[in-house]
Amino acid sequence: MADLSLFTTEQIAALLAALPDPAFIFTRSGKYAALFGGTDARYYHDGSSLVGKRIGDVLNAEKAAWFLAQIAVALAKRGLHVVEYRLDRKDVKGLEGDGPDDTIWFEGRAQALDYQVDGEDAVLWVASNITTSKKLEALLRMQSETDALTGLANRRKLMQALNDSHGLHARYRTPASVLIFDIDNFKDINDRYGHLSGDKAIQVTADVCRRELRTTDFPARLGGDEFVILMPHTTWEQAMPIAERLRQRIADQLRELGTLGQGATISGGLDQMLPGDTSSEEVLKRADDALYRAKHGGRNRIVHHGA
Ligand SMILES: Nc1nc2c(ncn2[C@@H]2O[C@H](COP(=O)(O)OP(=O)(O)OP(=O)(O)O)[C@@H](O)[C@H]2O)c(=O)[nH]1
Repeated sequence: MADLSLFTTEQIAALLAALPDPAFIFTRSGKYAALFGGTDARYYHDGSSLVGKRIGDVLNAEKAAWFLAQIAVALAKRGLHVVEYRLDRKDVKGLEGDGPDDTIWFEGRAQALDYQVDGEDAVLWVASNITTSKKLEALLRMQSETDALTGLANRRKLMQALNDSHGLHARYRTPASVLIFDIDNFKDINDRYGHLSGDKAIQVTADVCRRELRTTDFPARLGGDEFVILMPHTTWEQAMPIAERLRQRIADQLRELGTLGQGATISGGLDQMLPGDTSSEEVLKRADDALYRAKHGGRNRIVHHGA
């Protein structure tokens, strides 16, 4: 604890005013009782006009209610309550209209005060702008879940989605089907037409998946020329015509590409999650077994595991 006798009252006021992050005093009922600091103009607008207003005057009902709830939590804890939140244009009254997407992320550190302000319980709320690190975090997350060549989900993201689907299936018996497919004789395509043509074939295949599937379906590139489509809320009987359509459209597009001679086809294996499955790996394994049979049955076909 600082020796306050070293400072005059004016100096203490100047110190508070110099704090780079804004420090609000919020009362329990949501009044901006005071504001100290916020001098770092890279991150903060001048908030002095807020003092005396209520949170509900400044923010829309939903966000204001959230703030009031957090203030109540900090007061109940009688200590520090740390939260992350975002403020969008739509959250701020008077800014609801069109405009640049200037979402700002904050870390709020709310500390209950052990005395009343303006006749009410109150908290000190230090708001730190964490937008840069939030954006970086989102970018890194996106990159760690995305296949660079196709922009589809990668194996890691697929496994998460499969696990989520398996959880829903295990609990509610929600059906889900899995198609695994790869491009037939892809090694020959690479050898004959070059690796870049091979890459293009993979990209075109991914484009067809994006175009042809429902938004709730989940296409992913497992690696190499192998793709997996997770179809939530879909039995294998419902998934089969979708898989067949995909097989035909991909073959059409790879032929139209014109750089692969006669073009190329795909083979796929299909199955749905079953009540006895203890993990999402099991349906993937069954679909992979069916793919193996599709290859050995002559390629350019979709095989259901139970067939
Ligand atoms: N162009 C390109 N080729 C890749 C990529 N990843 C893997 N490959 C190649 O894709 C080929 C995959 O071949 P396989 O799946 O083993 O077999 P296939 O020739 O497709 O034969 P079948 O699957 O039995 O029809 C290998 O030659 C890999 O080197 C990639 O990102 N781009």
